[in-house]
Amino acid sequence: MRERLDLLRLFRYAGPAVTIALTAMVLIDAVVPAGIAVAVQELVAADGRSALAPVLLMSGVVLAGQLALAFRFPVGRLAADRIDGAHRTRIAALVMGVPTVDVAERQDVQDRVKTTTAEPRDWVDRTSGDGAVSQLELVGHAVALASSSVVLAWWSWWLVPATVIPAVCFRTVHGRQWVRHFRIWVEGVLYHRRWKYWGEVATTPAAGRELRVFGASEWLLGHYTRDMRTHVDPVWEDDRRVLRGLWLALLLPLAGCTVAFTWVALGTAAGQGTVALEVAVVTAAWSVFSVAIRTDDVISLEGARPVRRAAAELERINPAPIPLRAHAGTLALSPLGAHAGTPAAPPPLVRFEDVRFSYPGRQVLNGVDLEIRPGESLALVGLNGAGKSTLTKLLAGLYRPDSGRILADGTDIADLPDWQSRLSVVFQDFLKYPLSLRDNIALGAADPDLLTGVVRDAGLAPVVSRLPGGYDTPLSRSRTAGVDLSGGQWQQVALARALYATRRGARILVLDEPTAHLDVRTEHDLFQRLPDITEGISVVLISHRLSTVRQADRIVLLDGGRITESGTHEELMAGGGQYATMYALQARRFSQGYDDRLDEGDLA
Ligand SMILES: Nc1ncnc2c1ncn2[C@@H]1O[C@H](COP(=O)(O)OP(=O)(O)OP(=O)(O)O)[C@@H](O)[C@H]1O
Repeated sequence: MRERLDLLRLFRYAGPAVTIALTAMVLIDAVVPAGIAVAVQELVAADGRSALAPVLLMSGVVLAGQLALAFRFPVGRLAADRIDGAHRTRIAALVMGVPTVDVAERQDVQDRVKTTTAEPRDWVDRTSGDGAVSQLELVGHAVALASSSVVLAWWSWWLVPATVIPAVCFRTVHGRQWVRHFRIWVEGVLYHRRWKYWGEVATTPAAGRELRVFGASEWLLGHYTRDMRTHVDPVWEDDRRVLRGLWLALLLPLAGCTVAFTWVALGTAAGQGTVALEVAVVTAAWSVFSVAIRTDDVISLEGARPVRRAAAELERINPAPIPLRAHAGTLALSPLGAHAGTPAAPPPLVRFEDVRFSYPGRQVLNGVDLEIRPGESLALVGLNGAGKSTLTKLLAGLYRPDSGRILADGTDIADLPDWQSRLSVVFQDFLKYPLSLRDNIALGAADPDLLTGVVRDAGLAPVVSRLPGGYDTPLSRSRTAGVDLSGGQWQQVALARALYATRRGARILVLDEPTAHLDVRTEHDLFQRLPDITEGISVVLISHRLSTVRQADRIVLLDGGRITESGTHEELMAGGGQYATMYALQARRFSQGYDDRLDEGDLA
């Protein structure tokens, strides 16, 4: 019952007008059979006198029924689409609303997101919207039974149980047959997907070349038929069982109707009621029968069940999703969305205190103590896999430490709800949105002055001047008039995006290998400009190219999960530790024309 109410509650996303219109159509459709019974009775009772009123009544009922039928599908589709749109937005808000990424990375969470937001692929798949509309139709069926029962009761109250109980029993039995059939189909869905796959391979030209050259057609057809039979044999067997069972089950409502019709016919002959009433009762009994055999909603409700269950489980992962408000019958972000600018404040003093962190089965940070001082540029260096990116993800609040604390001006960043808006990051694997350049940088409403400034600072101005649509050019070949950028140009876009966030209030800028795709000249120019374009904010720079980090105010080396060296370039070189060894080795390799990145083996 809770699941059914949950489905009806989804109509809050369909908007009041659509919900009222659909409910009205479902109810009109439900009472039409009873209306026809009454109109037929009036017509027969007119018996040669003026039949204008009964004819008008009959016409009205039939017309209303036909109109409801004609509009029910498109309005039902509109309601289902709105509910699905809002449902998917809510799921995105639930997952996005978790400040750390470890939850979204979980396989079970990903599986549930897929289940609950997928488009239907097979006849067994339904969406939340389909389920909600079917549940409303089920309510309509109950109203149809109730209104026809009223007409039956005009003859005698016991006609109601005599016809309705067998009809409801039939519906229950037949509905269960469908659910069983549905489950048998779903159990074999893996084989269904496989034989679909083999079918596609058999008919695509590219695969066809290989299949012919390797003489593998029979091998493929063997797989195709074996997987198909594995799936469909039990389904077909159950089809036969459903058909056999259907005949037996149909006996129930047929028996009910036969008893009722005979009783009414005998009663009328004996003068218990009029012929007009007899016709009305027979019509109402027919309506009960026709409601009983409509079991398509059972499949819709069964198909929507996994979708709703996955959604309910996702609701539990995040009690505080991004706030959404109802908008034009669906959901939208609350005003300004998640990336509203924050007033500029001085950069905080950040302290890592004995921070430890592991991924499942792998300890990465093992007691990190580190300070990021307000306004300083701090370079974080270390070998591949040392944990540099992980450290910055902890700084960004994307993971929480297993133990230890990260403090900003003395407060644990876990207790600062706006912490992420105070940070800006160029991730190593930054995203390339298939959107306009403007959207790629501003990720929302763009301030033109800020945009021009960060494009200049990121060295992107020459690229923009060559783009056919300027800032509005879509950065994807798959979009109309879209272009793609080189790896280096994309990296400049990512840098511009991060700089844009700093101009809107972020006070710590994390640059994780921000120049890995840039040519040496562009990289050199960028690092020359870096102190100016990041003035007044703290910068954490990760780079394997040690020549680029030597200008940093301070350099720290991460090794074995701890900070093992800290100081200026000159201090670390004078100390003769691992940094000095790495620097010397890189300088030598660079002078010999090699790639100057170092792997663990280079220091062995
Ligand atoms: N999401 C993850 N799940 C499991 N292990 C991970 C994950 N991300 C990183 N790791 C592992 O954690 C270790 C540290 O990775 P991290 O990316 O922080 O190192 P890094 O110092 O930034 O390396 P690089 O210099 O190559 O970018 C690596 O062994 C990596 O394989």
